[in-house]
Amino acid sequence: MDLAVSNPLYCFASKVPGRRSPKVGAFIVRCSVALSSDGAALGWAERPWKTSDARLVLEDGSIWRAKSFGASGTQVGEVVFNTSLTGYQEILTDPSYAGQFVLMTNPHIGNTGVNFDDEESKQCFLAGLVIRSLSISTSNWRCAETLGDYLAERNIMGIYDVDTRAITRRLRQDGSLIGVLSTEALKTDDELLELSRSWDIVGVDLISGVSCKAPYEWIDRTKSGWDFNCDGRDREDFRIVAYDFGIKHNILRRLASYGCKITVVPSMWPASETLKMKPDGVLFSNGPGDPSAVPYAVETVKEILGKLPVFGICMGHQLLGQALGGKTFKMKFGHHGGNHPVRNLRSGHVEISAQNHNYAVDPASLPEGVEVTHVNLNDGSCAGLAYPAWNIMSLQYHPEASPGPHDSDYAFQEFVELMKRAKQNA
Ligand SMILES: NC(=O)CC[C@H](N)C(=O)O
Repeated sequence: MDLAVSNPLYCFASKVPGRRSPKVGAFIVRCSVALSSDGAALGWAERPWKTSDARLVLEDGSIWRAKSFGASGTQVGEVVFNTSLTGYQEILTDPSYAGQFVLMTNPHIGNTGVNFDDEESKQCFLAGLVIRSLSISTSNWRCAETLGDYLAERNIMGIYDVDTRAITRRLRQDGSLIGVLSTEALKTDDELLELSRSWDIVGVDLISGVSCKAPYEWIDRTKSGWDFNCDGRDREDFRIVAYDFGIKHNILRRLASYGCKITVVPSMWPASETLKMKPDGVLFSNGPGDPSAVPYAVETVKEILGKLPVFGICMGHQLLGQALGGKTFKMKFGHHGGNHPVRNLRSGHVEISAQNHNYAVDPASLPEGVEVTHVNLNDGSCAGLAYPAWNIMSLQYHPEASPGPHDSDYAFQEFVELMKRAKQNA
């Protein structure tokens, strides 16, 4: 991928240093080289600016022309829209987006670049990024590189100059759609459409592809700016086993800041091994895909329930729901964004939360005694559960994120209290 082609201004700023006016000429030459493979074959005129070179083909037959950035090639995935105004780096590195194209409804993306602090995992697992307008310059004191360079290095496709409002309206009306993103001009629309219609995300185990391969210890805490609540700094009062179904790093950092010593284990780590480790509590993390496609994880949760205090986040919450005897279902277009209002039914408070899920627990399917503790105020869906008799709590959204900015952080304190009480009563 020639980044000079993906964004001419990056080219002027960094790729051809030291020459002013001849840069335009240099760019034209590079552009013609990059277009010569597919573009020339199609008889496209060569132009000294970026022209549409990518297509997003949706399974409903619609074709959206766009300009590419990041990697090139052909990629299939489920298209979901995210209503966060920023936080795109956390979104790119959230493993729960594996297999999905994230379309940002905020039209302007990339202006703060990417930095060293906001990574939520070691990799970008999502299928690609769809945006309206790619910022032509980056300006932020933490910025380490541009969004385009970052995606290209990680081989992730992105497109811009596409009507994200129209696509979002379609997704809201018809539900999530499978799409194929391609920069390969020689692939026909019909071929791409066929690919989108022959691929599915439902029923696929995606967590085993993003989970760690072996257990490891986690020690990092959040930086001092987050020291408003927790008094666990420099202490390790609780030992936790955290199941990595695609865990976001800030969950681990927040738990460490609340005084937890954490062992992260792979998704297939046997419950018997966890029980042998005698932790004070177990965390079931967020993770991508369909909770019904991972019955082994539900079994693990079942074996641990009632024996140790547990906290489930997002995928972890859905697995808990199933392990308690409830059902999960696929939502029409899910919840993805940093501006979802949630009501805590115990306190009556409303939290502004970060969310990323396509599945939900059906509260009507849950056995008696299981309490719905939180409700998403946009659609009334279940956003949190508790089963106090067994020291169980769970949230469908992300208390470690900071969109409110810290409205939901108290959940970690509650988990610590749960472990403290269980320890005292043991
Ligand atoms: N963030 C998550 O854990 C996502 C949960 C689940 N994979 C869903 O899409 O509903």
